[in-house]
Amino acid sequence: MVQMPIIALDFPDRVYAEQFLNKFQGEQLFVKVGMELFYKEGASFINWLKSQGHYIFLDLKLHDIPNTVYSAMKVMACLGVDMVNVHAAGGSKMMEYALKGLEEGTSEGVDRPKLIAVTQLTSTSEEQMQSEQMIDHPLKDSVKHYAKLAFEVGLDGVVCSALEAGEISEATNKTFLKVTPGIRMAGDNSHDQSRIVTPSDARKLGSTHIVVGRSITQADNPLHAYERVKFEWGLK
Ligand SMILES: O=C(O)c1cc(=O)[nH]c(=O)n1[C@@H]1O[C@H](COP(=O)(O)O)[C@@H](O)[C@H]1O
Repeated sequence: MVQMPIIALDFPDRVYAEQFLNKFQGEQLFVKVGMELFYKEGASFINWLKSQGHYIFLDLKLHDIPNTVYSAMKVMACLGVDMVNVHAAGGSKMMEYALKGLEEGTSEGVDRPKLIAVTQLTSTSEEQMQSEQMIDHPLKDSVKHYAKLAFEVGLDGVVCSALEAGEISEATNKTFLKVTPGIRMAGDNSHDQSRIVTPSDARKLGSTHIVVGRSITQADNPLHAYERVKFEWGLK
């Protein structure tokens, strides 16, 4: 799986998204399409991104009963994206069904999209998790627990903060994907994120992929910001 930074295309519609992508002069990117853009533009935008040669993480964070997630994943597999996700809090049976749906929906000869599970959102702090989710453990333990569940079910990896990547590697293995949002350059605004890490620290801590949104999409010069993130992440 390519290791370029994943750019979160958090835009209201394809006009904004295409204006943004035009700044990259045809460079092949790894982009993330989330709920906002997908609910607005649907599969046709995914097809267009594919026709432009971009790698795609379709971030819809499924979380429902196992059968519903199974059926949704079967349909999502037809989109031919590279990565999709669920919430680990849906449970191991839901994750198992998600994987089954994805496998059954993927055409022969085509690579199945990677399936990863969100552990604890990077916007969640330990205090919030303990008081609101009533989890009486350190946040790291909750993240590690969800990662182990996802690993045992056969998922390809998790979404977590880079702060937890090392412990997840120890509890699973090095190739298990640690896709880490909450990435900020030193001194940048953290916005609604709680567990933030710089691109270079994410590399040192063991992230396999970083997800970067506003630090690039809202920069005065997005191309320059992307180059800086890539450089810090260790890619030219
Ligand atoms: O699944 C995700 O992509 C995700 C999980 C998570 O725990 N935290 C998180 O921020 N994200 C996504 O990653 C992106 C981060 O955006 P920025 O905070 O602008 O860099 C957003 O599109 C979020 O939806």
